[in-house]
This record gives sequence, C-alpha cells and structure tokens, in this order.
Amino acid sequence: MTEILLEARGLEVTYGRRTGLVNRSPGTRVLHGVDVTIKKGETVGIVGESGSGKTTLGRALLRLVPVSGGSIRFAGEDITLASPERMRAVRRRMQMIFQDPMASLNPRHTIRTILTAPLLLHGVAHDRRTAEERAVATLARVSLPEIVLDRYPHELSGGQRQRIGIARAALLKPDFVLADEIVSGLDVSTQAQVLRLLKELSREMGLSMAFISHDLSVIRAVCDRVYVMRLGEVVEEGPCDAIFANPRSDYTRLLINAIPLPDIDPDWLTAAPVAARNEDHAHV
Ligand SMILES: Nc1ncnc2c1ncn2[C@@H]1O[C@H](COP(=O)(O)OP(=O)(O)OP(=O)(O)O)[C@@H](O)[C@H]1O
Repeated sequence: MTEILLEARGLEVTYGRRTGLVNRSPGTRVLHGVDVTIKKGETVGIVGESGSGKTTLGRALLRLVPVSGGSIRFAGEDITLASPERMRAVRRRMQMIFQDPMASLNPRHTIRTILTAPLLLHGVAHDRRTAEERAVATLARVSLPEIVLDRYPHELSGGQRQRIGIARAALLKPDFVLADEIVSGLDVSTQAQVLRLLKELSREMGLSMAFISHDLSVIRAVCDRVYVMRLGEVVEEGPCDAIFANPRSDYTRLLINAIPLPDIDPDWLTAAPVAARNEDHAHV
C-alpha cells in the first residue's frame, strides 16, 4: 500500500475570528470539516466553483492560514499545532506555486537572487557558488538558459515566469507542492508545456501535489484523484477517470458540463520533450 504523505481530518477554517475582550467576532467559517488524503507520488486535484474554498483548503494544508478545527499530519508528524520554528523546517518540504508569478516573484530581485536565496536561507547550500550551481542546474531542468539569471521577472514571458515559479519550488527538493491555479493566466499551448513540465518533475522527484484549478480539463490532464468542493465542503472524491466518466453528484455533473473539455489534449502532455517545443527562449 502506498504511504500517505499528507492527511487532513475534519479541517475547519474561520476567517475574521477575534477573541479580544472588547473586539470579539465569531468570524465566518469557510471550511466545514474537510478530509483530504494525499499519498506519496500522487497528484490530487481540488476543483470547484469560485468561492468554494479551494485556495483556503490548499493554504490550510500548508498551515498558511490559521486552522480553527481538525488536524493535519505531514510525513507522519502532526503539524496542526506545530510552532512557527518547526513549521519553517517543515515548509522546506512543502512548497507552493502561485497563480500569478508576477505577484509572487519579487520584482526588484534578479532571477539569480530569487533562486539562490531560498537555498541559502534553508541551509541547503552553504555558499553562493554552490547555490548558483544548483540554480543553474534547476534552470536547465525547466528548459531555461543560464542568461535568465540576470533578468528581472518583468523581463520574462508569462510561461517563463511560471517556469521560474516551478524551479523555485523544485530547488529545495520538496516532498509536497501545492499548485494554485498556476496556468490560468497562460495561453493554451503554454499551459500544456507548463503542465507537462510539472508532470515530468513530479514523476522524477516522486513528488506529491495538490493541484487547484477551476478548469476541469487541466485537472483531468494532470491529476490521479480529484476532490470536488462546494461551499467549503468536499461533495465528491475519487479517481479522476471515474469522476469524469461517472460523476455522482449533480454539482460535479454541472461543473463538467459547464466547462469545454477538449482545451488540453491529454496526449499532448505525453508527446515530445518540453525542451524540444520550448520556443520561449526567443524572448530571452
Ligand atoms: N482572507 C480572507 N478573509 C475573509 N474571507 C475570505 C478570505 N479569503 C477567502 N475568504 C472567503 O472564503 C471563501 C472561500 O474562498 P477561497 O478563495 O478559498 O475560494 P476559491 O474556491 O479558491 O475561490 P476562487 O476560485 O475564486 O479563487 C470565500 O467566500 C471568500 O470570500
């Protein structure tokens, strides 16, 4: 049986809760007892309409938003109440790729700093030279040339920026990556390249991933299993193929019918290597 990497039980998140004597507020609960299990090497999709709680769930799994109920276990450790110091160590193994790399990559830093700083910060590399060697190797792995190191985020194309987002997450050799709507700002062919790269990396590194998207064609292209969310609850969960072929809930059926599916052809993702297709270099 494949080992479980990340497990949440009865997860609750309440925004705006204040417990002060003067300024009290019960807040608004937006996650209502969610159970999620992610095995080693598995890519799990989280799908649902806008406001259903996908991002909140993803962030709660990484303890990036305060959890008001339930528990989270990561790599056998209960991290529900882990101290900030402990979480800093755990986070090296849990990385996140954001929707908008323009917002998540510091615009005043070169790609060199963006990629080497986390290696030095987490003590993965002990000196600049080692950090830079590792950054260059990771750049090559995401099919970007070394000259990108001296560029700023705004000097790259959207697809290149998202490759940097992936490189930054992969650098620290994490066990788990949360990818939140990472291709929604890209055109369809760039989306397919980025997804293919992520799929290759997850296979090579034995990564577990949670892949948040409102786009079911993206989920179908990359995920093994899917959780369907509505109003802060999981309404359906199961293997991707089964959910698409035979959705149990009306809500999932509506989501499937509402979204044009053929956008990303799953065969495209298993065709020629990304490097052979990557014409992005022309912009560098
Ligand atoms: N920081 C916050 N403070 C208060 N309420 C919030 C906060 N972040 C999200 N919410 C609310 O929590 C609910 C779930 O939001 P969340 O962003 O998790 O949904 P989502 O499914 O990811 O939506 P989208 O697809 O639009 O990004 C929404 O009702 C939202 O308004």
